[in-house]
Amino acid sequence: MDITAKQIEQPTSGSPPDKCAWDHKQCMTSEKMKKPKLMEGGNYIREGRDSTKSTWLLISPVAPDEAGSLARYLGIFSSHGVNLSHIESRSSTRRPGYEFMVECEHGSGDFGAALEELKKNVGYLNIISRNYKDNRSAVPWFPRRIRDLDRFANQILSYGAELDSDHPGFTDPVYRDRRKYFADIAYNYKHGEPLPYVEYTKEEVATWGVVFRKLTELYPTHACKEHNHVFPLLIENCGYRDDNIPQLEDVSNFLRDSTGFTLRPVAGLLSSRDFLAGLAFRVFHSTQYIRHHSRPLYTPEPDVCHELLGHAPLFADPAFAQFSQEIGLASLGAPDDYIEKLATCFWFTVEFGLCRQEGQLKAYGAGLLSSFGELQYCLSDKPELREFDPESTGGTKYPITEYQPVYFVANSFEDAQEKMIKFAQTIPRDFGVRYNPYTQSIDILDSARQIRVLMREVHQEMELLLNAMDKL
Ligand SMILES: C[C@H](O)[C@H](O)[C@H]1CNc2nc(N)[nH]c(=O)c2N1
Ligand SMILES: N[C@@H](Cc1ccccc1)C(=O)O
Ligand SMILES: [Fe+2]
Repeated sequence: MDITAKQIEQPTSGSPPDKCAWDHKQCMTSEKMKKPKLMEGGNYIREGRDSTKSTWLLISPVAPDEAGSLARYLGIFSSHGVNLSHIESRSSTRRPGYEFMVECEHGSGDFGAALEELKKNVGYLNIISRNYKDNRSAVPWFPRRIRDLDRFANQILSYGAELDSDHPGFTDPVYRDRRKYFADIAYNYKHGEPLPYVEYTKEEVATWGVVFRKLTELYPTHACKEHNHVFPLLIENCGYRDDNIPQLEDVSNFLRDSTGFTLRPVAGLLSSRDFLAGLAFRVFHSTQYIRHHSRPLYTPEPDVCHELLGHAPLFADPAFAQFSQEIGLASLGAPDDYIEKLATCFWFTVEFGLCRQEGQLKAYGAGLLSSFGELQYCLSDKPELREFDPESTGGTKYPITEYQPVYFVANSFEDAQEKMIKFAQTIPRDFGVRYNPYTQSIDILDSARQIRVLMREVHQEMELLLNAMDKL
């Protein structure tokens, strides 16, 4: 009998809204939280507060044909006063028979006792919960299905409907109102819906126009070749023009056709853990509001210019899309210190990376490709340049609301990707994960049966390749 008990839990579960729900190392005072400036290790955003207040249990019975096993498990929860908010049965991929997923309401009844009793009665148990900080055998919570992203898309820190006091739009009531409108769109969005179409105001389009014209002047000389390759396609297909802010829906559809990436609206900065988890599903969380018109050439938070001009082009590149998804998959269930390193590496590559191409320095980081000011600055002689290396890069501190004092240079785009993927493979986790595009869900691989099925699939793909090869 193989009983696996892993705990994947949300850190913030059950804590009252005003109580600091960070673990100690990351704990910021409310004062610091208002001004997330220089952060350690890159985790400048708190994890979702009430994204999943509950704990998920994956359960298989001991014997495949055991009748009434679900009813028996439910009896155990009820006898210990544990409330269940969701019950699901599926055919198991691990063993013949069924598998159940139940979601327990946090703080109800004697969960520990229910668990102990359950363990004695099951063939397989995986506890997906957020209490991993109190439990050393615990695995941090992660979304298993694409619609689980609905649970944390709105868990944003610091900015959002509320703006920071040193934000350029802080004292502008019209801008604040508008931000509230965009935050509401993101809060109400559910997976599968079309991305809401937005009528941008004249002033917003004008801001976009300034950003667009300035940046497109620099791209030919400053941007990496992958960005320059995709950009004309966005002009042709998605309405990228100086007098039009492209709609997320159009860009999302274009990306879906190119690499399977899609966009989801988000009200502001997500926690690193949540943001990275989205990438595992090839989902990119995108803001939809635009920066304040008073500072078009640099803004302290991501906005639609950053997402659409900086990020979107590269997500249309198949190799980059794959790379991004790998980072996302590596992050699922990873311990906090690894999430920090991964997020910091992400920061110095995807967000602010420089690379060498044909002997010249080019920008490929989205935060550079969306800021005229920083795009010029990063290739000037002012900043310090270091060689990109995940181990050392991953431990470097950085400011998020001003130009970067240090950039990391990758020998090539591919080199950065390879190094990152190697680093990602060092992250400890006692199961494999794989994204299943048919079910749009993460398979937790921890049984011989699943591996056998996968091997058969790979085998079939080989046949297909050989067959195609014969026809060449
Ligand atoms: C993973 C890493 O922390 C990264 O900088 C993330 C953080 N959260 C984010 N959240 C949003 N909405 N957009 C982003 O680009 C990012 N970047
Ligand atoms: N500074 C970027 C936006 C950004 C902020 C924070 C993180 C990443 C990007 C810009 O002006 O476009
Ligand atoms: Fe970004």
